[in-house]
Amino acid sequence: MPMLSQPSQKYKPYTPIHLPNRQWPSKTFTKAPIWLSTDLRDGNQALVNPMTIEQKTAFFRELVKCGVKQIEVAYPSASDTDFAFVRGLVEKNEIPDDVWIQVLTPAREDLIRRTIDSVAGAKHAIIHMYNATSPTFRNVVFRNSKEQTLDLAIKHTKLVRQLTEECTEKYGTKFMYEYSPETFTQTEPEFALEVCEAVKAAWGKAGLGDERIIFNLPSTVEIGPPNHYADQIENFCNKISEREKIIVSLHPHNDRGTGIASAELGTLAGGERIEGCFFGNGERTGNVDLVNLALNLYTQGIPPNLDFSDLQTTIDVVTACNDLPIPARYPYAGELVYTAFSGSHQDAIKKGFEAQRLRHEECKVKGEPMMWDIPYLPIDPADLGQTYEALIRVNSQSGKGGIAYLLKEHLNLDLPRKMQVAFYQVVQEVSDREAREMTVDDITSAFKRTYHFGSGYKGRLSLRSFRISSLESENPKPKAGSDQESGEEDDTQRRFDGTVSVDGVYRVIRGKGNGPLSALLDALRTYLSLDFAIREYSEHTINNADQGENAQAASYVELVSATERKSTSTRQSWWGVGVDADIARSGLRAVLSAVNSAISDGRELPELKLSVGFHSKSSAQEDVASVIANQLGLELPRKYQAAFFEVVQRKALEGGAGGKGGEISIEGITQLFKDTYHYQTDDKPPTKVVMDSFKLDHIDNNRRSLTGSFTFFGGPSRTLNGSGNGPLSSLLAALHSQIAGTLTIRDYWEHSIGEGSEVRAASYVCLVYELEGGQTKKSRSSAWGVATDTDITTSGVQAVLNAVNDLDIRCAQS
Ligand SMILES: CC(=O)SCCNC(=O)CCNC(=O)[C@H](O)C(C)(C)COP(=O)(O)OP(=O)(O)OC[C@H]1O[C@@H](n2cnc3c(N)ncnc32)[C@H](O)[C@@H]1OP(=O)(O)O
Ligand SMILES: CC(C)C(=O)C(=O)O
Repeated sequence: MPMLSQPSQKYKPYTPIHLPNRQWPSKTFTKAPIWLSTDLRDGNQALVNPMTIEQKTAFFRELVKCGVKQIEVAYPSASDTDFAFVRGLVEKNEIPDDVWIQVLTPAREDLIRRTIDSVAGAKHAIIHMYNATSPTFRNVVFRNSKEQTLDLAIKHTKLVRQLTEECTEKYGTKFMYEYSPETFTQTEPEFALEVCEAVKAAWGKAGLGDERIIFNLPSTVEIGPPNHYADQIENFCNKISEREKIIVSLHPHNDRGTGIASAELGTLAGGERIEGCFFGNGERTGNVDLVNLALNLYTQGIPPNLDFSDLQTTIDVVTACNDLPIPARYPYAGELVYTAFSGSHQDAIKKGFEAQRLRHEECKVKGEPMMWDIPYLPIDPADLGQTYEALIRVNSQSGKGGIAYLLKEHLNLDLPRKMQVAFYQVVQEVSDREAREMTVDDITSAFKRTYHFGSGYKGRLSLRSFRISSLESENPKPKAGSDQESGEEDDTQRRFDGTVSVDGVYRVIRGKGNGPLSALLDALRTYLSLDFAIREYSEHTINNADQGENAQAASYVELVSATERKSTSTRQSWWGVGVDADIARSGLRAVLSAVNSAISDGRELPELKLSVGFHSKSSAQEDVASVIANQLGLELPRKYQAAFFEVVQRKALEGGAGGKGGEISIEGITQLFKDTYHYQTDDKPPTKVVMDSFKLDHIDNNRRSLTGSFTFFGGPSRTLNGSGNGPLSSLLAALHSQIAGTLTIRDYWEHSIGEGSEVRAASYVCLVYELEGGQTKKSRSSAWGVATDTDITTSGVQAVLNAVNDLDIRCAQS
């Protein structure tokens, strides 16, 4: 049958109440009502499978945990399960002293008797009796006149009084009495009042406080809008006698979907107590949801007297007991209610959090409350034990703001606006193409892939080691539009000396610029024909203190092709990101990250000519250093490179190291290095000073002491001790006890070789030896030493000893 064009031919509208001076519209909320959970009764009776005793027990405990003080636990005369459950609560002392259990009974003697039996021995119990009072129920269900309806209520109220008094006498149980004129909202208002007055008289002992009688005024079926319910409640409150001896209780159902509104307006109209269920279970469309009501109050700044700090556990318990899911859009508890997919919502939330953080910092200083004010989020999910994880989820409806928010949350990266736009296009392209949500994992992986960020996402170029040093100022102050944008502000020239891995081959490169970044760009231009300029640079610190880590710097760089740098119409640019505890390194990483994006087209880069190690006409210091880096993994400091280059040049001239015609092969260079610096030459150990073992002790925070077993020029082994502010100065102090003259460290450098459990330390030392020559002048010589070891102290100590063995040292007594 289709819907009617004239529904008035079938359905009656509600009859408005004449209440000309209604007060409730101008009232406001000031405090929480008394909450009565009827999950275990009205909720339970509506389930396909009513709860088992175990389920009811778990639910009861959860209600108690959340702070509910009045709990309708059963309709004990309905089933043995319900009766046994109530007895179990009483006998097993499950009911806290400040909690009242409530039980429902119809107005029937046998059922009232059984109901009261069920609670005998409880400390506090509310007997709740009901009978329907509306015309339809009188005429159709009970076939009763008004008088008979009154009689039914009066007679059984008197019985409840008699039986509860006997029970109190016998078991000490303290009772309250609740009466419900069922179908109150469909009952003539004057008749509902008449019944309640009669019940109050029959009860005969309504008093104050816990002696008050509860009149529960249900919208058994929600038949009108919430303002009508509020009118009915206010009318009842105005007219009932001895108002102070009554608790007016509301019991809204949700047939029109306005149960919450009915409860709230009914409260403004005089209701002091609300009966409902968690998440709105109950007959048909359910009872009013107490969680929703309580949290509505909470977001008005009113303590709800219920605690949902662990809302997820509450959801889990309730759904497991009811076997009913909570819809994804359900207020406060739905899976999606703290999630924004759409770009403008995400953008507003992100900005809201940023602004709130600053506002809260100010409030903290001023000692003012830190008020919540985030667009689209009426409540802080954290208050309910929820994380911010699901706040922003990304699909094709999302914008840059949401993606940036997720990167901030999950990678601690606060992308500059233009980079947000650039990365948004990457994400948008995938989510549009695949027509699906992009998870946090999808987004962070795409980010790492795009910007070659983090281990496992290396690009074609990666930074191994580097040194930034200052040069004398060659240029006047930088002009507007120069590398000032990149944070390289002063006019001191910087030099970059470093080793980068280029398509898996180590390259030693160097360059100069106004700062570290332009020096690196200069090196890339010189050695790899990569000619880029910085268009935008920004950085921020990442404070990881809460994760027990030191602060790090994040740098962002936008590169353009150097030839297009000044062009305002430059279209193509590449963004890069770098993070490191060292700000210079994070900037350098960002530059390489952007370069990696630029060369991801697979373009060829000038190769290192490894076919020949050294050619006197064409090889430079960096080529020889690159050979050592690739063959031995050693990234020599620049002065060491220069020293070894001289050795190589000399050997080439002499035709040594297997070289001929001014050329030395890669193998020849490698062997020459090993022989020159006693590196990995176990068959030719040094002979001047040998240390068999050593140990290092801490004297105090600043000083160390080294004790070792040494032999000098093949003599007997002797134990020496020296102290200094580190292992190397301690070693020198120990050596000074045996040798004439003074050893000082002029240069020290270290880096790691390999990764993970294979990692080793490489140390480089330039040692200076000064010797007074009696009549003659003071002599001064220097030597480099290198060593590697799994232990960084051992590699440093060994590097010093290797350098010592290259010097013409004299023993003190000779
Ligand atoms: C709005 C509400 O939620 S009210 C609570 C509803 N909850 C329940 O009904 C769950 C528990 N109920 C039950 O287990 C059963 O209905 C019982 C044990 C109470 C009664 O069972 P039965 O005796 O088999 O009766 P039945 O279930 O058919 O109930 C209807 C009878 O109760 C009468 N009745 C209905 N409500 C009431 C009441 N509040 N007071 C007295 N009698 C009532 C009806 O008029 C009808 O009487 P009739 O048999 O003389 O025509
Ligand atoms: C027993 C009463 C209060 C009831 O559940 C209702 O009217 O919905």
